[in-house]
Amino acid sequence: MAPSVALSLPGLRLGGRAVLGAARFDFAGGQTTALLGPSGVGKSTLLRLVAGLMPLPQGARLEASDGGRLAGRIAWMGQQDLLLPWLDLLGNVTLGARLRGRRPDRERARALIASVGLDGREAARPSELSGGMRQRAALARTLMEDRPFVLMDEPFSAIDAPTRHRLQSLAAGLLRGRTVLLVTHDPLEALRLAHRILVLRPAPGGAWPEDHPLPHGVPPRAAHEPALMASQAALLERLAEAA
Ligand SMILES: Nc1ncnc2c1ncn2[C@@H]1O[C@H](COP(=O)(O)OP(=O)(O)OP(=O)(O)O)[C@@H](O)[C@H]1O
Repeated sequence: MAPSVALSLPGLRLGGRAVLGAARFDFAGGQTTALLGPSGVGKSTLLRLVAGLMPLPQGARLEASDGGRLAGRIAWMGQQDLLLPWLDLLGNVTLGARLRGRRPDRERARALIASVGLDGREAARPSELSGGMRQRAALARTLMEDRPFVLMDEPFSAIDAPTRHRLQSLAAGLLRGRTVLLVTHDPLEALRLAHRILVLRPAPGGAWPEDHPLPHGVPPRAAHEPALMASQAALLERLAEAA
């Protein structure tokens, strides 16, 4: 089971504006925490702070429960697939190892490619794959990194609804046991995939997190469950109100 992550923030100002308020964020080990909130509230900023892509403000603390550093143990998946157009699928999935000067584990890469339903397409270039296939390739590349912490910034938002649904089910299985932060605008995605939902609510002193209750069951929850549909409506209303 992956360690948990805690981020204590004394607040964060950007461009002269209070973006995030003073808060402590606890992301449980081996679980998926979904972050939702209105556009511009600071979701990606929070993710970037955890990823080390922007400096922590003075007085902030970012810790993993095993006492180790997070740097080097994080896999990132964003809205864009960021596949390199001149590499084939296998080359893209094994890129991380080769950039680090290591010999990639091709067997594992092939198994992951198969697990995202792309077996037989190992030699295809990104331009020969559909948008949904490219996101599946990006998911395989993210998992190839085999990191305990996975940060996902709207990973499936550019994909049609049925493909997104399939990818969510796939991701829930493949991400099991990792500590995942998932930024999404999609209440259904959060309710299907998360063990915990945090809604970032804007406030004059900076946004602060609120827990949103989840229906019973483990991810991936079935979309047709009445309890999930009721939660979806409640979450949508809460997000509309927060905006
Ligand atoms: N480097 C920066 N300098 C100044 N302001 C910034 C910087 N980065 C982000 N911001 C501001 O911080 C706020 C939060 O941005 P962020 O991208 O985290 O929001 P978000 O909740 O992820 O939005 P969206 O849902 O639209 O992606 C925005 O008002 C943005 O303009």
